[in-house]
Amino acid sequence: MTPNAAPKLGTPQQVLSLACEAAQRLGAAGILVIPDGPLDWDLVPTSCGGVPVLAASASDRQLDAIRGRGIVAIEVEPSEAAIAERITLALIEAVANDLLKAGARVVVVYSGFEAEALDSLTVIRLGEHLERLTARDLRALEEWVPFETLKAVVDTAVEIGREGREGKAVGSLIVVGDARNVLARTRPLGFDPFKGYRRKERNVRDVRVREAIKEIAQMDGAFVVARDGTVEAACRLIDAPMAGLTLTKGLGTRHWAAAAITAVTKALAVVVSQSNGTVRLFQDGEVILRIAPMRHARAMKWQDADSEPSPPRPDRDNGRDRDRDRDREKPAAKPGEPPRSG
Ligand SMILES: Nc1ncnc2c1ncn2[C@@H]1O[C@H](COP(=O)(O)OP(=O)(O)OP(=O)(O)O)[C@@H](O)[C@H]1O
Repeated sequence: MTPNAAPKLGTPQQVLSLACEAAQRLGAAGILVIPDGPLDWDLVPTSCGGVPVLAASASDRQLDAIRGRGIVAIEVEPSEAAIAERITLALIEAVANDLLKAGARVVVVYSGFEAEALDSLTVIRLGEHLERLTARDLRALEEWVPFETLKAVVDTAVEIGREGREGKAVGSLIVVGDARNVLARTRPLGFDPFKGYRRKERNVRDVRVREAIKEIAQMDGAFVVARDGTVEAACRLIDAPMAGLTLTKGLGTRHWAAAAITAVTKALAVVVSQSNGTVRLFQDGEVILRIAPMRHARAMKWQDADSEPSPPRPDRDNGRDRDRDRDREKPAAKPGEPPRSG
């Protein structure tokens, strides 16, 4: 008898061939493979009828194997989170790196039931999961702060907002760029945990430094980060004038300090709200991007800041899609109205 050439039911090849078929029928923008454990990447095609295959892993060895096979690799942080969250985080990473576009349809193949087995397949439309998520927003600010530095800072902020520390919500303020002028408008609040380290030992592009920032975020004050990513100082009190600034009602002194320092310097400021984990990016005294925590998957969706009070400026808009009807915040405080504290 001729042996059956079709892959055995339940094998990775079979799920992958179903994914290929589904991706082509649905006009998907990609197939994302997320195995829970090692996989023989020779079994995975690099594309299916023109639909590219992407693979996410936290393991350096797996990532090398993925790249060696010619598959697009997505590097994710190691995580014990449920699969839904891990898929979301991998998709966020893919979109942030311009590998997939918000709104695209993606077929995801993953280990749903058994670790080390590719046994599940799902179709996700990114628009539903990850609206407003785009690296374009950060790239548009490259002139102010290099993309890699800003992305490292924003990612750290998003993680602080999502994870908190030891079960407690944590807020944070990170001022990035124009460090000399920023430092001149701040003073120490006490002990600076970064003092005494060499420059290359305190760069936000280094994952260990980002972990340290998450720990130190529990202390009062702001981080000051240079354009190249060096943490120049931590636990600084910002002393910049607030007169003439306008902010959404409900934002407290941390947010006002961010608005103030960006109004008088060429820095950007990234604020994590301790109250709800929302991350806001400030430029020129205004909120230009808001990243709200996604309730269910506990991942982030990036949103436009147009619900904040200031109208967009054409030079800033830079291709960002605006969706004026979603997620409006409360009306703005009047110019000069004192910030609430707490
Ligand atoms: N001028 C400032 N410079 C640096 N850090 C500041 C400044 N003002 C406030 N902060 C930081 O913000 C913290 C909390 O302030 P507050 O609760 O008023 O902020 P908020 O804007 O309401 O933000 P959250 O949503 O996190 O509560 C302070 O404990 C301090 O660490």
